[in-house]
Amino acid sequence: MLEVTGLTVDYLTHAGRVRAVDDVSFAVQPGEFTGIVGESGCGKSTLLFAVAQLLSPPAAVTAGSVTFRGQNLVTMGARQLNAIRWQNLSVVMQSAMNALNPVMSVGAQFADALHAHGMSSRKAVASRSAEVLRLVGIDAVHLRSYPHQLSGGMRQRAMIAMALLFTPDLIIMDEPTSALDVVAQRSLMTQIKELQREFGFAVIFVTHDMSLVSHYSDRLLVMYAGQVAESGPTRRIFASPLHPYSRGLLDAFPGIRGEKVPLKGIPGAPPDLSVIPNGCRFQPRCPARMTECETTPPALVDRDGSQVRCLLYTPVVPQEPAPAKEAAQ
Ligand SMILES: Nc1ncnc2c1ncn2[C@@H]1O[C@H](COP(=O)(O)OP(=O)(O)OP(=O)(O)O)[C@@H](O)[C@H]1O
Repeated sequence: MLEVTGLTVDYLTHAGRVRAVDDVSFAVQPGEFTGIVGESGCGKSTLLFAVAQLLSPPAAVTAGSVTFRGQNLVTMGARQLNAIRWQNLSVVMQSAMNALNPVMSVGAQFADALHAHGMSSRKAVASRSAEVLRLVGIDAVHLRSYPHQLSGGMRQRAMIAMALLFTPDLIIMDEPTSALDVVAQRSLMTQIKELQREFGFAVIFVTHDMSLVSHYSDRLLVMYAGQVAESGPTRRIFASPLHPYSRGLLDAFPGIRGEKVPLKGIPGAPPDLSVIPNGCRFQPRCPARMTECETTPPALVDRDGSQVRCLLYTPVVPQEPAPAKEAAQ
């Protein structure tokens, strides 16, 4: 349903070009839940905005394509994009407080979206608005509420309800639970999963917390410094992560279930993307670093249906023997 190929996004700043998303490719099947994980600054939000075509200057897609149901969104005009947004593809932002209009009631915002896509009957608008709000467990009386009158969890649910207005094929979510406490986080995740089962939409879910997506996502994309470090089925990555960065992320977050284990952080911080290290981008922090990691940037290689960018898995190219020096005459 969605195929992202070689997607590259640059921020064009006074200090130069910052490549926040570098040659990223992945596909999402209908009804699939894909998690995108990585530390802050790895390019997750930029990637989502590029997929939804919501980037604004100084960010720009400089290469690649985003094919959604056979059409390339990167080259699509604004009118066509507006027709697809909400109806076929909707986005839930990190903070509903910022995404919702603070001076409009929830119902008025739902009505705006429904009107924009051709629903003109007041009765139909009111009934659909109440229906989606109830789907996320909020009483329809709150259509009259303003965003500040709702709790953080309710606002996020209202955003999800709005994303469901047209029952789209794909919902893109950028850390929708990050402002919530762990109990509210878990209940929202369970609700998203139940709605997904009921309506069959696909989800792309960005988070820095790997344990959050462990029980909900089918596939994972682990990002580091703007690139895909590893991608594959979530179960496999949790059971046997290939990339030392994926292993580091798993050890850095407590599991929702299972025994208590001491948490280990990943030493250091992701690189400033305007000054990328030589060789492997993760090597300054990597516990498995080899000498060649300092000079050779690893390619993304296929491995048993997964992909990994690490020299541990890159086939060694046999070196041509150096020509024997001719004996000095
Ligand atoms: N407005 C900007 N101007 C220049 N560079 C930017 C700008 N916004 C982001 N970047 C660059 O893009 C990189 C990726 O940012 P992005 O917000 O996509 O990361 P993220 O993984 O989503 O982080 P977070 O989890 O904190 O939202 C940043 O590290 C920074 O180098």
